[in-house]
Amino acid sequence: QNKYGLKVSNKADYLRAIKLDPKKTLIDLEKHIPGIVLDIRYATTNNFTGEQIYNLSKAYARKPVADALKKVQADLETQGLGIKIFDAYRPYKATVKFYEVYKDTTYVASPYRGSRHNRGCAIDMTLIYLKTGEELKMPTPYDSFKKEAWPSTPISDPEARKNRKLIIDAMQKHGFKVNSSEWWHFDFIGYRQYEVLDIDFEELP
Ligand SMILES: C[C@@H](N)C(=O)N[C@H](C)C(=O)O
Ligand SMILES: [Zn+2]
Repeated sequence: QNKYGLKVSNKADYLRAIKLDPKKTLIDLEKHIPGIVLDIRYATTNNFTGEQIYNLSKAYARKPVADALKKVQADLETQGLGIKIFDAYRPYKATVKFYEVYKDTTYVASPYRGSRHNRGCAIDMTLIYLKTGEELKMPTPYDSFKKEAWPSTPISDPEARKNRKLIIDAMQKHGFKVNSSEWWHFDFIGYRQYEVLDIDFEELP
């Protein structure tokens, strides 16, 4: 257990776990879902911390999560739409950093429990038009920690309201649940079976 009283798996623990249960493998989403677009904000300074948190711009998720997201992408493609990922698997140390910078657990996971991102089971994302790569209009920008970002907040703009419903419905169909404070954050149902990990992207294939 770490200083927050949480059991966090390192790379050796992870390798043992995936040998016993290969579905726990973290999958590179760019390789698994051709055409998916990455804008990994925490690999840049364009994020709420103002600091670059990751050394690499990568998106990983556990195998069943990656498979489900692939189905979402296939559905969206029929409507001329695609997925842009802002963040996926997140090493636990990043969650600790986020909490130190912004201590409101409405918007940032508590290090006492860890984030579903740390389990490789959460995706931060938006939708894009395949033709132009442009983002669909949503109620707020990414990581806008305000009530307008809550999926339950009434939105007067009909386009943003429609697009918010579109992303939530598309994800829900394949086993994801939207976070109650963030329209862009989706948890994979069944995340509890997956351990909290603290493995840097550099250590993953
Ligand atoms: C920090 C934000 N992008 C996010 O992912 N928040 C949730 C609650 C989390 O930290 O798990
Ligand atoms: Zn998130």
